[in-house]
Amino acid sequence: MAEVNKDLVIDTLRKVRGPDLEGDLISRNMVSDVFIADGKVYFSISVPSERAEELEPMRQAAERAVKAIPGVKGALVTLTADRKAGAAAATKPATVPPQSPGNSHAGHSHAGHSHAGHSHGAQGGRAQKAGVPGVGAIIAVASGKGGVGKSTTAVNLALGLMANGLKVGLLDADIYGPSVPRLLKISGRPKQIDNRIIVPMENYGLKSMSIGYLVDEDAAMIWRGPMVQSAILQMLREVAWGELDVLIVDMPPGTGDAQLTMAQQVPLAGAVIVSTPQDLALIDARKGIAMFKKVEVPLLGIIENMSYFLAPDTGKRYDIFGHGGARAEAERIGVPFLGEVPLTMEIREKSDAGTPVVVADPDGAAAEVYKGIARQVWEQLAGRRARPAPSIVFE
Ligand SMILES: Nc1ncnc2c1ncn2[C@@H]1O[C@H](COP(=O)(O)OP(=O)(O)OP(=O)(O)O)[C@@H](O)[C@H]1O
Repeated sequence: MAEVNKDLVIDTLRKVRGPDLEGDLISRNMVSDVFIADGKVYFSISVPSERAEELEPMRQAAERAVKAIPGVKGALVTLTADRKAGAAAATKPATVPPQSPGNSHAGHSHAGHSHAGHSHGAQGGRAQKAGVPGVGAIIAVASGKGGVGKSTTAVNLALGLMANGLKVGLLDADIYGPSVPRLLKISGRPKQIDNRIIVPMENYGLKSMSIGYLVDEDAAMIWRGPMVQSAILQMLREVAWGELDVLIVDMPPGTGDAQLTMAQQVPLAGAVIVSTPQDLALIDARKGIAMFKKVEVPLLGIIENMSYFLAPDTGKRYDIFGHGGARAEAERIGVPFLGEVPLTMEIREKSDAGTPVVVADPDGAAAEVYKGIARQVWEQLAGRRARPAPSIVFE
């Protein structure tokens, strides 16, 4: 089969119309450098940020056109904000005011009171937010929109915390598109105790719970608001988690009612927001941040995913996706920046094979990145606790 090359991709993109059907993506100079690795094509298209939603079909058209090139195994096309055109949007005040260092949320968060004694239930916390017996801190991993790599990040973060010596569990709260069974290569049904309490599934030493363990993936399930909530709360409370330092919750993508209710009903010690570097994703990330602020969940920080592209052959770094946006935005709005994860074939392929990179190649560069982020998360959490964190020695 013919080798895919950049020229072929560029020629194809000459056939994709630009906004307002004027010219094409190439003549209008909207396409970033094009990268090809293992037959997969990566590039971004810059658009005025205020037109992002409207131009989504153009992004899809470009992705489709490139995928149709013989020999192309996949394409990842993202929209990135054209800074000049998007200047008006970019200067809008942040939705979220800077977080003051003396933020006292930790005082009434679950983590603030429960770890040391492994308190059972809600004593000392807010009455309506019953905790999970034995679980020290519950941390939500969220994103303002789908497809930013939230689940991949949540799984590797959980394993990264484990690699740092903590007892960790993972709850897949994405009822509509559970990806944890696949990411952890777990199949089969969990056992139940007394027909009620579910024993979490375990792989790589990580206990996990997902709706995917309970229903068939292809079962056409139509979930409605109240069902989603009760399913999540059941997976949280009616599961024999045992003693855990941290339970990571892979939240559903977006900031709708389901997410809000979840944030209101579960005693979250903190939230981590996953964003891609594009300004557009950051606008979505800000919605996520605003949501947690609204329900007084402390923000542990932002992780920038697919931050830069690491060429598999040379190991050279390319900042094709407007890298650095998340760090700058985090600094601007006073939210800690937890780290950046590169876009690599290794992360994708290991995830897709159900062997997350932190366990597949524990001493590799990608695993180190996740372990470092895990330390940052733990430190942020410790910093917000009323009591000192248990003494975990990081390396
Ligand atoms: N750093 C990365 N490098 C390469 N591929 C990545 C990286 N992070 C995630 N991916 C890939 O991107 C795709 C989307 O990731 P994932 O399913 O984790 O996203 P998500 O935000 O949870 O998606 P959704 O919101 O749709 O559930 C997957 O194929 C995953 O392997």
